[in-house]
Amino acid sequence: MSADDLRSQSCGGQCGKDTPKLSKEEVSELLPAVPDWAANEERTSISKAFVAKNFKAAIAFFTEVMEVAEAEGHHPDLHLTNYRDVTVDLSTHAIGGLSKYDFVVAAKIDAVPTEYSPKWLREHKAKLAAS
Ligand SMILES: C[C@H](O)[C@H](O)[C@H]1CNC2=NC(N)=NC(=O)C2=N1
Repeated sequence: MSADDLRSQSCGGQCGKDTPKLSKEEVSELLPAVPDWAANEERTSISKAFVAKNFKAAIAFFTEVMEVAEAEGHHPDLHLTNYRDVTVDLSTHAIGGLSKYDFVVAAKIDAVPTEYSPKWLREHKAKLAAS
């Protein structure tokens, strides 16, 4: 499954208690499709953390994620600390674990413009290392 395969799918706000829960093995198979996302030990959620360029970029990112989440009817937990440290957590609340739709939404969040992406973080770290 590629990120584009995931992005071609949609939850359509249909997540409920009948939504299939992914096994640990299925989670491990899907993770490579969403680079920079990591599963917790129990494989009940996936998270991605990065440093936004500044506070405004972090809030702008949240607004973009809001649009994705509303379109999908599937909502992540969003954390903003230290003015630009962003963490996004995804799980399917209805089943207390991960479903395919968490990966669909993660792939769609990854398509949000790059100023807010880990690419910026990597460049930022490289600059700090070089200085
Ligand atoms: C009816 C509605 O679509 C559901 O309550 C949705 C809303 N957003 C949701 N978001 C997440 N992450 N998990 C859910 O189970 C969920 N359920």
